Amino acid sequence: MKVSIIGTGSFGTSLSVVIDDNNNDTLMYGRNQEVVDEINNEHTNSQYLKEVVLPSNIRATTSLEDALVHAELIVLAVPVNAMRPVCREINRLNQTHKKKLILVHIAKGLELNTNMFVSDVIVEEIDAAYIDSLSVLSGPSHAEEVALRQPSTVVLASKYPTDLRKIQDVFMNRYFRVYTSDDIIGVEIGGALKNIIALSIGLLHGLGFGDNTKAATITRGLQEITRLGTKIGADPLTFLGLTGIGDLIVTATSMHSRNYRCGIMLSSGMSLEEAQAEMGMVVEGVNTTKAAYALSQKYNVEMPITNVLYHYLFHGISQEEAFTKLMMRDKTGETEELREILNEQVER
Ligand SMILES: NC(=O)c1ccc[n+]([C@@H]2O[C@H](COP(=O)([O-])OP(=O)(O)OC[C@H]3O[C@@H](n4cnc5c(N)ncnc54)[C@H](O)[C@@H]3O)[C@@H](O)[C@H]2O)c1
Ligand SMILES: O=P(O)(O)OC[C@H](O)CO
Repeated sequence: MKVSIIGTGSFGTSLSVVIDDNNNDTLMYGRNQEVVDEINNEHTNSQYLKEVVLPSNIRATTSLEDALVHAELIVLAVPVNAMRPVCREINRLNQTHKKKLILVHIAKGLELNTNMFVSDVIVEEIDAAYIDSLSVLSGPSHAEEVALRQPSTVVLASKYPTDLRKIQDVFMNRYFRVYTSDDIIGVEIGGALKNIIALSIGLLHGLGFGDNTKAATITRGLQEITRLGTKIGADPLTFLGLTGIGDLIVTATSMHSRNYRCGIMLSSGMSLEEAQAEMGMVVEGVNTTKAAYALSQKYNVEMPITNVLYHYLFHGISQEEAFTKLMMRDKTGETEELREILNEQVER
């Protein structure tokens, strides 16, 4: 297949290796001329993936129109905050070309201010008449390891009933196993909200807290992600899978994770702005904490960790207040709140 990857950052570049290994004709679009030239001439992308040599037939361009014209399938590999402007521009260019688009996005977060899922942002920006299919690819998959062909497993979930098998073949191979799902809400919520928990655990790690506290945060974090997701209409089983607990483990326990590392930087006294600037790559957990906090209020779902991180990051509550809020909140059964939400779903 002819595939265009929109975005020459960490994950877009790592997926170019997978897609090229599967004998697809791979073109990357990036807005930075130096990065594009480096991919074309040196077959590296040293700003985002050090030590990785890319297959020499992967090409890159700074022309979004060339990428659109080339594509039978488009992989949208930009951060959440860039998804709307990029899709708007694709849609504008497509008024001339009138292509029916097969779209796969890989962004993990919620849009700031609108609190929307990425797939909904895409649908708002690209004319429905031009969308043939729209899927999300998500799961435990650090770009650094995918690019080195380390065995990884992900999930491809589609918004519309579509021929997922055809898209699966573009990505799947002996080191990149792709499962399918029709629960796009669950897959997007899991991918977005695990960043909040990873950021929290980075903070805890940096502040010197131990394994008990981290295990509690992962487990109770999954519980609150599942509560919000189920309330919004996700299948609760999705959170037991790769895009739920799987991605939570990989992000909340790894120095590859920008969210985890951002938490560590904050614990050393850096401001949010300083930590994000130092990272030089996207830290989706910051905006997603704001958006998820707003959703928890809207849907009246208890999300204590998200709530505390939100107040810690944006309203300067102290560590002591944070722990009091978490440890001394109203007494409840371990799964009581989730059960109530599940019962509501059954009654509907
Ligand atoms: N890095 C990973 O391991 C990984 C894995 C799975 C999913 N993701 C998700 O993928 C998304 C992208 O992450 P990443 O790691 O590739 O980010 P990154 O920071 O490494 O790269 C982002 C890229 O997007 C480009 N970009 C930003 N705004 C743009 C715009 N308006 N137009 C064109 N290009 C633009 C940047 O120039 C850069 O090349 C995030 O939502 C992230 O959560 C990342
Ligand atoms: O580096 P992070 O924290 O954005 O996480 C990367 C991926 O989402 C892991 O699956």
